[in-house]
Amino acid sequence: MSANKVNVDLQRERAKCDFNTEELTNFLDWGVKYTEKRRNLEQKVLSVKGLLDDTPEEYMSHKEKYENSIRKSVLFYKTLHSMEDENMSIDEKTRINFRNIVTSAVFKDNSPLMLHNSMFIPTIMGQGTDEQKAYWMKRAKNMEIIGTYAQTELGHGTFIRGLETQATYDPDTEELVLHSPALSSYKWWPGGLAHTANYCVVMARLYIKGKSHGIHPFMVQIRDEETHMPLPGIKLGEIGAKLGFNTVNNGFLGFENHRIPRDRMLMKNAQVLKDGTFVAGSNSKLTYGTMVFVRVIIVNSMANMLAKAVTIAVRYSAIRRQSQPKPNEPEPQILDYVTQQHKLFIAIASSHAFYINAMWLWEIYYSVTSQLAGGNLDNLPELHALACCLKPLSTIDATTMIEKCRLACGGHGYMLSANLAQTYGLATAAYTYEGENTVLLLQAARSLVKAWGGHVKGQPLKGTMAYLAENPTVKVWDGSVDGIIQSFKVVAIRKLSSVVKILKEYEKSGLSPEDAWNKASVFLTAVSEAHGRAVLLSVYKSETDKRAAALSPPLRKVLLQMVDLYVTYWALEKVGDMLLSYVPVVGKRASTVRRQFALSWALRLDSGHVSPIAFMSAAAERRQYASITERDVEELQRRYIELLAAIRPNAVGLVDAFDFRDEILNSALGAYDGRAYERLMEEAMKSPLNAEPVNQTFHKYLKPFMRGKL
Ligand SMILES: CCCCCCCCCCCCCCCCCCCCCC(=O)SCCNC(=O)CCNC(=O)[C@H](O)C(C)(C)COP(=O)(O)OP(=O)(O)OC[C@H]1O[C@@H](n2cnc3c(N)ncnc32)[C@H](O)[C@@H]1OP(=O)(O)O
Ligand SMILES: Cc1cc2nc3c(=O)[nH]c(=O)nc-3n(C[C@H](O)[C@H](O)[C@H](O)COP(=O)(O)OP(=O)(O)OC[C@H]3O[C@@H](n4cnc5c(N)ncnc54)[C@H](O)[C@@H]3O)c2cc1C
Repeated sequence: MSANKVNVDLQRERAKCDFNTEELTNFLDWGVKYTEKRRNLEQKVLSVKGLLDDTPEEYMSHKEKYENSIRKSVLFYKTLHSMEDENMSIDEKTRINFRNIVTSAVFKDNSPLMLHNSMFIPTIMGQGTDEQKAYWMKRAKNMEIIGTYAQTELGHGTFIRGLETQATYDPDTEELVLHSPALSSYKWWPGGLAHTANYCVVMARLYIKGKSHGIHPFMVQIRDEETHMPLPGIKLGEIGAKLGFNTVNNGFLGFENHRIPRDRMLMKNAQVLKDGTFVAGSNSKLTYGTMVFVRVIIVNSMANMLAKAVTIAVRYSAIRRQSQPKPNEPEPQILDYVTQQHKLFIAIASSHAFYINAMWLWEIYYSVTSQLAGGNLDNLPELHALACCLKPLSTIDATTMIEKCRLACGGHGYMLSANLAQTYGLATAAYTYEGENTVLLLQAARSLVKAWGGHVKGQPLKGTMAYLAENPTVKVWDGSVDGIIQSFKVVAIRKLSSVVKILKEYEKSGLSPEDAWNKASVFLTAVSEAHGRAVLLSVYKSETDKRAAALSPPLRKVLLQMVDLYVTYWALEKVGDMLLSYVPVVGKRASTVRRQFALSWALRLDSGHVSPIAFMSAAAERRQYASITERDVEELQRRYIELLAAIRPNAVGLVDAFDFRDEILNSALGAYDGRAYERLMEEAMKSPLNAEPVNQTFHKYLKPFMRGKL
């Protein structure tokens, strides 16, 4: 893009950015090498002819959209396969994949093959025996077969143990008979199931000799490999139009006594022997492994979606001018309104927080799955609990903030050509899929309550739950970043101990444990949220500190400002909770601590971090209580506003550093050149209604109606 074609406001913004955006891109990509690899991949994919739509998808019919997305999927995956490097380690693959969203340039509403890669292949890997893996992986990776993950049914999504699809073992023929006993047992939702996949992993209840042995995965062929017709005993179809995911070809599936060979049960964890003997796995929850994997990668996916939305909204806010607060002066860029900065800068910080947490969580996932391979299940509960906190929090925050980005673009944000509505549609789907958020928070609460019970009995708490054993009664509010993170931990401890007390009270009053749990469930989800927030905040801070040491001082400063903004924002959002985190500390001690902190803040502020004004007042204070006060809140508010001001000159640089090509942003408002009005008009002209000056309905309906002849 030649500089003279770039909107002048954006040029100015880029000129005043005081850090090296390329260095930040490398930081987000986890190294220069990965930036290069990602860009090469994008370049290769995006130069394939026919991958990008000439006609916007929204003007196509439902059927055309599907057919177009299949056409593109074939081109897309062919290109990706041609680039695959078998020698690459999983670590390298992850780092590239975590920031590779070239898919979204090609599929605005996702691909019908997405489940093949994100769940079908991972399930074969995680649930198949070595022999099964050798056979099925080869076919799946070469795309000789296309698969999906069929778990959810019309009647049950959340409650996996309630799934009704039956897989009954017939020892005479050594076959499994798949059957859907009721409409509610029809599989409903799996991506690509309707017309795309010819195989799928079906999660079904295993029966042997009339006895149920729980839910297990079965590899089932659903369509003929030649004709693609559904096989006998299989009913297939599409579930219809949705808020988003309209090119994913989500389907339904019913079985009428459909037979498959015994070895189609994926038997890494549990087995059915030829004679019908059932061999249970070491932990029935290992069957849920693919879901844990996807919950982990969703955190990263939310970072990408949010980064995309905020890139669009910040660039647009830099070129959009509106209102005239000062007479005789030009209308300001809307990015100069502090309310606008409040809407947007937290989204930048949250993307950073999610990228960093996602990579951290992935490393835990990877280490736990390696332990599982060696038969060590010790850390599985903690991984499950973490995924059950971070998947919901990242999807809740991303969804809320993407919608804020849309609103921050005013009327134009409502246009599909802005690509904010579709991004919201994709993000909000993740609120529900892979475990509905409330349900997952309650799962995490179950682990937290259990851990607390163990702690009370003197058992040590491990890993990310270790802090729960800390004694919260000695903390003093100091307003520092570390202090606030500590407060979030204390809040989690307080909420957890309180809910355990409440549960006991409910049970004492005669409620069953289940009813007590339900009655306390609003507080239980709050406990998980508090724990999840403590994890998000502390991992973001500690990992940034760790990695920032190797960065240039200007970038380090910016990254720490973002951490500071994130922590301050959440302290203010949760200011009521902050009251929970501190206990009275009388007299001298409280004020001495305060003074020390005020001094350290003043020193820090001298380096230009934030305005010193906010903290000097604290030094002079004499108070009897160390709990957060009105004054502390005012200080936080001032600091927050100072941070917005400090970040403002770098705002465009910060979003440029996400390094999304225009094809990936796919937005009239967010393109690099900032020519939003020209692009809005170009997009408007693509409306089929603009192809003719007068639409036939004028003569057919309007005119007779207006002349009173209808
Ligand atoms: C090279 C690598 C590169 C990688 C990088 C690649 C990057 C690429 C990036 C690309 C971006 C793409 C983004 C993704 C797109 C994906 C699209 C997906 C589309 C959507 C697909 C779907 O949507 S697919 C269906 C998902 N459907 C659910 O998600 C059901 C939720 N429902 C449950 O999950 C269970 O129903 C629920 C509630 C737990 C209760 O299960 P339940 O009733 O059986 O169990 P209970 O509650 O009784 O709990 C009994 C005990 O089990 C423990 N436990 C429970 N679960 C456990 C577990 N998983 N692990 C361990 N332990 C577990 C628990 O902690 C208890 O432990 P304890 O007894 O000690 O307390
Ligand atoms: C876009 C999209 C793609 C999907 N793709 C797939 C796929 O490829 N394969 C597949 O198998 N599935 C897929 N699903 C299904 C998805 O996994 C389920 O919809 C999800 O797990 C939620 O289950 P549910 O629909 O049964 O919700 P429900 O459990 O019925 O939730 C309804 C409400 O009840 C509440 N609730 C339910 N149980 C409890 C409880 N125990 N305690 C408190 N509250 C409760 C929930 O919080 C929610 O508010 C997809 C879904 C979507 C939206």
